[in-house]
Order: sequence, then C-alpha cells, then structure tokens
Amino acid sequence: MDLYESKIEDTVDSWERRGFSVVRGLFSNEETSVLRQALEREISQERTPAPEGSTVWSGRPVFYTEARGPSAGVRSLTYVARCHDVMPHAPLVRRFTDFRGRVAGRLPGGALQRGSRDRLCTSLISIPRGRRIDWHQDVGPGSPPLIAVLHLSRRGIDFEGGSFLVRTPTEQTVDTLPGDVVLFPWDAWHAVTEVTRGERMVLSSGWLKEEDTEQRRGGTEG
Ligand SMILES: O=C(O)CCC(=O)C(=O)O
Ligand SMILES: [Fe+2]
Repeated sequence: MDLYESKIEDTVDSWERRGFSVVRGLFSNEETSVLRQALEREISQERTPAPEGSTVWSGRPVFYTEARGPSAGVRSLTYVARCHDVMPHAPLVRRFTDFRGRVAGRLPGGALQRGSRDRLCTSLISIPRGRRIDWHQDVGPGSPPLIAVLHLSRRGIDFEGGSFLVRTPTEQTVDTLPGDVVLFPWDAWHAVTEVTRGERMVLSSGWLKEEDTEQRRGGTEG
C-alpha cells in the first residue's frame, strides 16, 4: 500500500458522508514552505491581467487574472497542461495533481470524470488583506468537475481571517493548516471570508474542458 492509499480511502469516505473532504497534511511543513516561498515570488511579479470578461482560459498556457465585483482584489495565476513543468517545484505540484486525479477516479458519479482530452489546470490564488472570495460555484465554461485546493499559508503567521466555507448543503467552515487539501464538487457553493491580515495563498487544481480550450486557444500550444 503506498503512502497515499489510506488518505484516499478517508477522502472518499468523508466525501460520501459530508459531500466534501479535507485531507490533513498531504505535504509536510517543509515541503509546503518551499512551495509557498517559490509561488509568492511568482505571483508578486508584475503582470498584465487577462481582459475582463474572458473566462479562465484566455488563450495562453499561463495566464494571470484579477477578480472583479465582490471578490475584487483576488489574484490568480493559472498554468495549463504541460506548463505545469515550468511551475516552481514541479514534482511537488505533480504529487498534488496526481493525488487529485486518483481521488477523482474513486468517487462515485460520472459528473466527476473528466473528458479524456480535457486539460489539467492549476491556479495559484492569492487573497490579500481586506479581500475575500464571495459565494460562488466553479461552474461555467472550463469549470473542472472536482476541485482540489492545497493550502499553503500559515494562519496566524502569514494571514488571519480567510476561512473556507462550503455548503453541501449545510454550511461548514474549514480552518486549514499548510499542507492540507480540501476537495469539493464543482457545483458546491463556496466562499472564503475576508483576510484580515497578511496574504492567503492556495493552489487550486482541476481540468479545463476541451471545448473551451479548443475555442479559445491562442497561438501557443499548452
Ligand atoms: O481559496 C480557497 O480556499 C478556494 C478558492 C476557490 O474558490 C477555488 O479554488 O475554486
Ligand atoms: Fe471556487
């Protein structure tokens, strides 16, 4: 039995009972801190946001977006398909996305399966002080069927506030530690409360739908 097998069993069990799952300590503190520091550097670089109204896919294999409306100020940097190889500490990121894929394969329901040609997509999401993520579902063009969120920031050190809320259908609050992974279905309403100090960062992994990537692909193959 490999390292993750029992975690996968617990994840599926919790999913069936509560409609979502939290995996504690998928990554060690040391691994998480290496990843956090590298990704902090990535997101702190100056970038031009994808145009307003474009979906998550703006024709680029790596693209940056800044949210509008109630979640304004939230920034994300998304890597599509093979661009995962250029992410800092790509082997660590790969362990996370592989874990997500293995869980997806065990969950009941065809809605959770990706199409064979859909593309892996991983977003670094940063919420600075005074910002939050409003209630939403990850539904729409390019929405992935199963969302897995790896928490990178240390509550009380890197940030305060910023609790994850999910309705499946009762509302639950999840306070995470770095290295924890939260998994939930694409149609679950979720939100993040205001970050009252510092900055909160996660890596969120899913699939972009093939139709969306085909329609919107720019010159560069991802
Ligand atoms: O930052 C989070 O905990 C959740 C972010 C989110 O809404 C998502 O990954 O779909
Ligand atoms: Fe979301």
